Amino acid sequence: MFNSVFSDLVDAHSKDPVARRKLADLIRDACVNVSHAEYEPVFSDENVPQVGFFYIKSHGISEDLIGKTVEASKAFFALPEETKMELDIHKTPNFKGYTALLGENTDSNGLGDLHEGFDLGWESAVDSIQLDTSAGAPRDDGAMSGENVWPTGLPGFRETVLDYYQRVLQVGQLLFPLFALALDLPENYFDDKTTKPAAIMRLLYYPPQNPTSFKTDPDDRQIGIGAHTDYECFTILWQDRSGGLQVRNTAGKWVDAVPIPGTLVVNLGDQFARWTNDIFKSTLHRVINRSGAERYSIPLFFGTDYDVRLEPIPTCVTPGSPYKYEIMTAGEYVKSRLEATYAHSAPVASAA
Ligand SMILES: O=C(O)CCC(=O)C(=O)O
Ligand SMILES: [Fe+2]
Repeated sequence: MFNSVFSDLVDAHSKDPVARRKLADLIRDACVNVSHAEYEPVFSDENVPQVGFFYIKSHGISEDLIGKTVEASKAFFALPEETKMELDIHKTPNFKGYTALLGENTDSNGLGDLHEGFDLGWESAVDSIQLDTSAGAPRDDGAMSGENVWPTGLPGFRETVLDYYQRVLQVGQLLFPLFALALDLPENYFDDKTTKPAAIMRLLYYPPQNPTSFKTDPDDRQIGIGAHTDYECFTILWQDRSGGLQVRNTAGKWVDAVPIPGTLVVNLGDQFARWTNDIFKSTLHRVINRSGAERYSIPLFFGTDYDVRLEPIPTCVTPGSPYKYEIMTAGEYVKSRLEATYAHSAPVASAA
C-alpha cells in the first residue's frame, strides 16, 4: 500500500508528554520510514512507500474561514488581467503579489506553469493592527524584506486572507516542536529559530488543463505546476476537491495525493533537508489539473527566520555521513530559489 499518516493534532495540545511523543513518532514515520502499523492507505494505487508527505486533521481552522478564504481567492483571480497585473510580482520587493499564467517555471525543464498565483508574507492580522499601532510596521527580513501588496476594490479580501494566514501559522507553530521530537531533539529546538515567522502563503488558481494535452504534451512539460521540491522547512497545503497533486514515490513513479475533506497536507521542504542532512528529505511533487474544472489551492511555506543560518543539526552529521550543503541564511536560500523560479518571466533589465 502507498500509505501515509493521518496525524491528529488534538494531541499536539496535550499536557501529556507521552501523547505528544506518540504523535511525533507518527510524524517521524511519515518523514523517515513508513512501516508503522497505524497507517491507512491514502495516496492512490501504489505499493511503494513514500516519505515526506502526510495529512493532518483536527487542525483547528474552521471550514467557514477556509470557505471565505477560497471565495476571496476566486474573487481575486476573477479580476481583469490588467488589474491583477498592477500587483505584478516582478514589480514588488521580494516576490509579493500576482503571478500571471506561465509566469513561473517551477521545473527548469518545463515550459511554464499553468497556474496563476498571489503571494504574501508575514503581516499581522488586520484586527491586531488596529489594536497595536506598532504591529503594522515594516519588518526587517534581511534578504527577503518587502511588504505585502493588496488589491483595491475587493472589500474584506485582506482581512480574510490574513486571518487564514495567521491561523495556518499557528498550526505551523504546533508542528515545529513535533518535528523536533521526531528528530529526537528537545521540543523547543526550533523555538529560537522561529521567532519571526518566515512564511510565504500563496493563493493558487489552476485553469482546467486541456485533456488533449495527454497527446500534445506527452512528457508533461506544461502542467499546473512542474515537478519541484518546496524551499522552506515544511508546507501546509489546503487543496480543493479537484485532485491533481502528485507525489513522486521512492520507485520514481507519480502517485496522486488525493484530496481528503477536513484535512490539510503537510510536506517536507528543502530547508529541513539541509537542517537534517537529508534525514528528512524533501519530496518531489507537481500538479496536473485534468479534472476539467478550475482548481484552487493554498500552500503556506513555513521556514525558520530569514536571518537564521541553515546549519546541520549536530546529531544529523557523522563521519560516515558528512554535511552535504553550502551554509547560508534561510533568507538567502529562499531568495535564490525564488529568483530561479521567476527568472524566465522577469523583465529584461534596460540598458539605459
Ligand atoms: O497546488 C498544489 O496543490 C501544490 C502547490 C505547490 O506545490 C507549490 O506551490 O509549491
Ligand atoms: Fe510545492
